[in-house]
Amino acid sequence: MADVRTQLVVRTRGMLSQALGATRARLAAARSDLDTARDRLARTGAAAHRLPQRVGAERDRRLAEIDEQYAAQITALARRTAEAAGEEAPGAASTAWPDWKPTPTVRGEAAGRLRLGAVLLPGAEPVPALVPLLDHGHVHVSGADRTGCDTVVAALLLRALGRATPGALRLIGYDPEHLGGGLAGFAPLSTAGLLTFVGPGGLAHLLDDLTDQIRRINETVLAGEYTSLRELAAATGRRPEPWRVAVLLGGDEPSRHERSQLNRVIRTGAACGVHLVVRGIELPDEPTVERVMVGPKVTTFSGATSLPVRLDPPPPAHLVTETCRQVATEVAAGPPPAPFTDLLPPDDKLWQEDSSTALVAPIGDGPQGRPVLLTLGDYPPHALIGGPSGTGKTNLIFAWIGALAARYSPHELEFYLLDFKEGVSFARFAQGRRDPSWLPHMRLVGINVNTDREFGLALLRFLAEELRRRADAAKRHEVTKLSELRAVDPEGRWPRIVAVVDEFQMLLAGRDAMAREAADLLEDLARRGRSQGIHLVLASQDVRGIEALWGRPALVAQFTLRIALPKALRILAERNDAAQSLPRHHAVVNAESGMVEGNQVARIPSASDWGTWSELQHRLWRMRPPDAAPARLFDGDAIPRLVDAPDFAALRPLDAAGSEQVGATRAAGSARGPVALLGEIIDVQARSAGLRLPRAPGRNLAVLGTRVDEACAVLDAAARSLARQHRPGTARFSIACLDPDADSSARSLYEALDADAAWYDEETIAELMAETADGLDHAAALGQPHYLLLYAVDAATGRLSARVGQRSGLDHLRHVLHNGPERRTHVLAWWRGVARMRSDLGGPASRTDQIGAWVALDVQGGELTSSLYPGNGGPDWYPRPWRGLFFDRAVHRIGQTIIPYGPSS
Ligand SMILES: Nc1ncnc2c1ncn2[C@@H]1O[C@H](COP(=O)(O)OP(=O)(O)OP(=O)(O)O)[C@@H](O)[C@H]1O
Repeated sequence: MADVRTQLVVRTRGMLSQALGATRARLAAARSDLDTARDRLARTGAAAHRLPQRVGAERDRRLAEIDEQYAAQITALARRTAEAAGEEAPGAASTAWPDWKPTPTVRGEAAGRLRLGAVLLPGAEPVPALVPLLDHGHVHVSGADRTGCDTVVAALLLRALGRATPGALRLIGYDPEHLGGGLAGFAPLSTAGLLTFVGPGGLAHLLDDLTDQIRRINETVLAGEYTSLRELAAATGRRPEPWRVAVLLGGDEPSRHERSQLNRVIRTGAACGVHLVVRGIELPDEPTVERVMVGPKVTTFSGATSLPVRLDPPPPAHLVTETCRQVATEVAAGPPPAPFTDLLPPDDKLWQEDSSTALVAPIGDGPQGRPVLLTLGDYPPHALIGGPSGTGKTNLIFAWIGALAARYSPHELEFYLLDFKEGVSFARFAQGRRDPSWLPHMRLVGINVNTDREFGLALLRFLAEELRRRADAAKRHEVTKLSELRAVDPEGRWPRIVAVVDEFQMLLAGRDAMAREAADLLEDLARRGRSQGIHLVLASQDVRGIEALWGRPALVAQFTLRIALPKALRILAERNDAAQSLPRHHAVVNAESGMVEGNQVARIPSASDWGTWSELQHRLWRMRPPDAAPARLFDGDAIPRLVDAPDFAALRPLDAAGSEQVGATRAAGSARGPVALLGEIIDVQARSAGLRLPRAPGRNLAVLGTRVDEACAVLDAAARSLARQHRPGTARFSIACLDPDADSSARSLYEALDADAAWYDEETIAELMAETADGLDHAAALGQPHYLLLYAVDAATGRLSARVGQRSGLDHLRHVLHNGPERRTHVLAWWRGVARMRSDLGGPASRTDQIGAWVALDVQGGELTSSLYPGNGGPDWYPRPWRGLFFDRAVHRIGQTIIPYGPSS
């Protein structure tokens, strides 16, 4: 049992010992686990202790990174915004005041926004704070800080002014509380009408006016074609209407009417350039209203209320007044001229137009920037240009001629130009000494025509002849007008002719035969020229010119194209006063005989200054056809020279029978015999007046008057031209000079004629007369022509009265005058008065048949009566310097005005 027990105990003990061992092992393992766990705990604890520091550092790094990025982004954003602001508000719209100057918009450029200050962004450069005004909307300024508000208004207005070309911005001030004091700095603008003030109580009127302007601009300027002036300006490059900025500074609460007008302007004004800058009057919340709230420290804009704005300092007072003064001065000086090149076609289109049906060319641009065209054709056929002196008629003529000459070749168009007033500007169309170019279309230029109405008449006669030629050609081809003639005769040369006469009233001055003929010719040309391509352009600076025409309604009616320069009177129809309010360098063009409906206003480019014109002329001159000849230049102030006269150059020695076939035959009919050239005829061609000296009674010349130089010039030209028709030794020239003042001229002739000439004076003249008279009876006299050139012959009357034998010297003179011409002996004598001549011829009542021709200098027409001139009362002749009246009873019906040739050497 004990064994059992023992065994049991042993087993139990064993079991216990095993259990103990196991337990110990487990304990040890547990302890080891515990240590491991403790160890991990300790490590975990240590790690856990280190983690927050790392996370914090990481967070700080990330935050710093974000800050950096944010700052960089803000800086970049601010920079980009500033750049964009620079573009949005260029030049005067944003430049700081110390460097500020006006920078007006150019050709259709947008006015942009206007800077008032800077937006303050923490950590970044300030960004310009801009408000839109011109072409955008309206600005409402509020806040208790009156100085700040004044700064905003002044800055806005000055910047807006600086973005507008002078005159393109008008201010209307309504300042009932301070009576304009709020806009005092801008006062100089009022001198040019660019700033007007409306008194207290005038708000309704002001707003009514603005709404009227808006309606007018919508109806007539935008006319459904554009939605805003801004759009029109961008499309055309022109701004036909100024910006109108009404500055409303406080006042009573607006009435209902005022309120509704205000609302209308706010809604519709910006498209028409009508804007409001308002303080002290509430405005409705409209998208077009930008609000500027000026606070004591910061200012905010309605566009970005959360961003504070620091206002710029106010513009310096002197900058405001000086700018306004300058703008006013420029406006008073008038708009800048438009470039002449605007009127010209592109280079590859020069001379490309066809004039068959009409001549069409621009003369300037209209209010919308479109060209205003002038047409000359069947309708309208002729033009009247009017404007007081200095308003630009000459310039307009240059511009028109330039625009036409650039489009039509000389084959299509010819000009004839006559300027009755003094001045040489048209001379440049002809070849000059300084400038060899000429306008290839120009056929005739008459300058300084002044009192030489004969030249105007000659032009009209020439045109009448051309009209006849064209009408005949049309008849031959069985057509009626130029366009048809050109179609059936394509090879013919039928250019349209434009004849321009400046100060044309001079042509019609006086009530004499010349004025009557001029008016008749004008009327005929005006009536029939229309269909034959002959167009008249008449210009006049004063009403008298027009009134000269007014007496002839049929004539005036043909001039359906009217061009009125500023302040022109009576060019347009009676009730059409559009020219009275024209700005400088503008013209009313009206193709409806001046009726209001036909008015078109054009801005005329500057075309008359030498540089501008000569560039075009040189270009066209280089393009001229190879056979082009320069225009004939008639200068009323110039003295022609015999050696330059084509008729003189054409003279040749005569054959034995005394006939020759030279151009001068044209000048004096077809009679045979030598011709004495006396001077230049006032005519379209530079022809000479010639006196034929055939063997026929009366073929003598008397030069009458006291002017020594002119008398000498006539005798000199006569003798030199006669000498050219005789070979040396075949004609005699006896020169007797009895006036010491004529001596040098007579001697120079004597020397030029060399061996053919003999010299006589007071002592020897009686001898000359006696010898010549006696010689007439000898057969030898028949063979050789003998010309007696007697200078101041009346000075020898005393000597010649003395009898030598049967006869006195005067008897001999009369005998020579009577019988000489048939024996080739001609007297060309200068008497210093008609009475003196008559006395030498035999007394006051003596006949003058032996004086077949005369040149009157300073002798009144009334003295040239009885047998000297047909009819009663003598010719219409009023003496004038360096002009003579030539009458040859063998060929003339009326006297012919001549210009003596100047000294030959
Ligand atoms: N459209 C223009 N643009 C710029 N300048 C102009 C223009 N028209 C005229 N002028 C200038 O004005 C001045 C007077 O012009 P212009 O000689 O053409 O006048 P006018 O009417 O012919 O005068 P007058 O009859 O006294 O000769 C000139 O100096 C001319 O250059």
